[in-house]
Amino acid sequence: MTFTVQAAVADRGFDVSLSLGAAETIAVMGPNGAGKSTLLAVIAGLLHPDSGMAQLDGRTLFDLEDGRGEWTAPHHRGTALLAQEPLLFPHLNALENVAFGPRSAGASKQDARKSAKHWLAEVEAEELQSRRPSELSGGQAQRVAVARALAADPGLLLLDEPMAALDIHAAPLLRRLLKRVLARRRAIIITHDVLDALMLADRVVILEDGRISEQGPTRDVLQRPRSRFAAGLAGLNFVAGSITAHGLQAGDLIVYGQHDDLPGPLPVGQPGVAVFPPSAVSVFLSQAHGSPRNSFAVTITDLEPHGDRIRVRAGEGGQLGADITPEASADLGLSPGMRVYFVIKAGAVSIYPG
Ligand SMILES: Nc1ncnc2c1ncn2[C@@H]1O[C@H](COP(=O)(O)OP(=O)(O)OP(=O)(O)O)[C@@H](O)[C@H]1O
Repeated sequence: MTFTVQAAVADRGFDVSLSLGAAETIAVMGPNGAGKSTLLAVIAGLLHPDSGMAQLDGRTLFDLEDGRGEWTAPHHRGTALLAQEPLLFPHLNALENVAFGPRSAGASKQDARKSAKHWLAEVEAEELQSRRPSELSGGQAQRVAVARALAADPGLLLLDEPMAALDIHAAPLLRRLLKRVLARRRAIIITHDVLDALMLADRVVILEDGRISEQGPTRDVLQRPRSRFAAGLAGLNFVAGSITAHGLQAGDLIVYGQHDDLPGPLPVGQPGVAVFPPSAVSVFLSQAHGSPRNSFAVTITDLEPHGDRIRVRAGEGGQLGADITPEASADLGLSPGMRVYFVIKAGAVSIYPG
């Protein structure tokens, strides 16, 4: 009982292969334009890829290999798509909206209503059954939309940022609800929120430029990110380069760090990454001496509040960050455009193959 997809869409630079176990939920994350919605559209049958193949529990969703042109219509795929907006039928009440799927699939009116009541109860929305969508809050409508998606008994649930359109009070409730309903289901959830990945998914898949750049259990990816995007999610500084005997070389930059939790020596000359938290970076106005430390000359791009600290951003695109106290920032007289030194103890830098 698996789901597999391999699909390429040339004009979007999209080429992804993915598979999911029987009750597995994955979170798909990535920058804007990375191809997350494209992935869901291909699986749901809303977009025809140029090549590839997908199967869900033995059913072929599409097979475009070797001149075959098999294509299953969206409503026969056994997938259900939950979008950012609930997209309920405005002229039907909540119960009728949820009953619509089972009814279209051939259930009797009575059975479809019974099923709809069950799924409304499952999302704690029984009392909303007679309301029309215009009489529901955003969070309530999204709960009804979840019930509607579940009532179709999909083999694969596709969720496209389901919390994105909700206010900050409604989102936690829906997140808790999804945690319960996704526990025994197969689902793909697109999200920009690392909390969703941690709470709802068994695995996170990072998409960048139409390709999977890394994937794994969410905790592992956050602890040892191998892509700049995942490092950003984990709030870590990230330098990519090649491994040397003592650290990592990235252009002119040499980063010294720790790799003692890895078995055996690091593969010298191979691609690697250096990762360190902004809280481990100190800022100096002149070159610091003392070993073993990293000292990088950088230009400040931005200063911004970050909790009770100031996040000093520097380097190209502001990709390096240092968290220092407001007092230290004031004492140093920091401002954008200034040339300073970011200093990091080698013990705070993790280096591993990338
Ligand atoms: N309807 C479309 N026609 C042509 N190209 C498109 C269309 N929709 C998206 N694209 C392109 O396909 C690529 C992937 O876009 P997609 O919407 O899948 O990304 P995304 O990861 O969902 O982004 P976001 O987080 O902004 O929603 C982008 O280069 C985008 O410009």
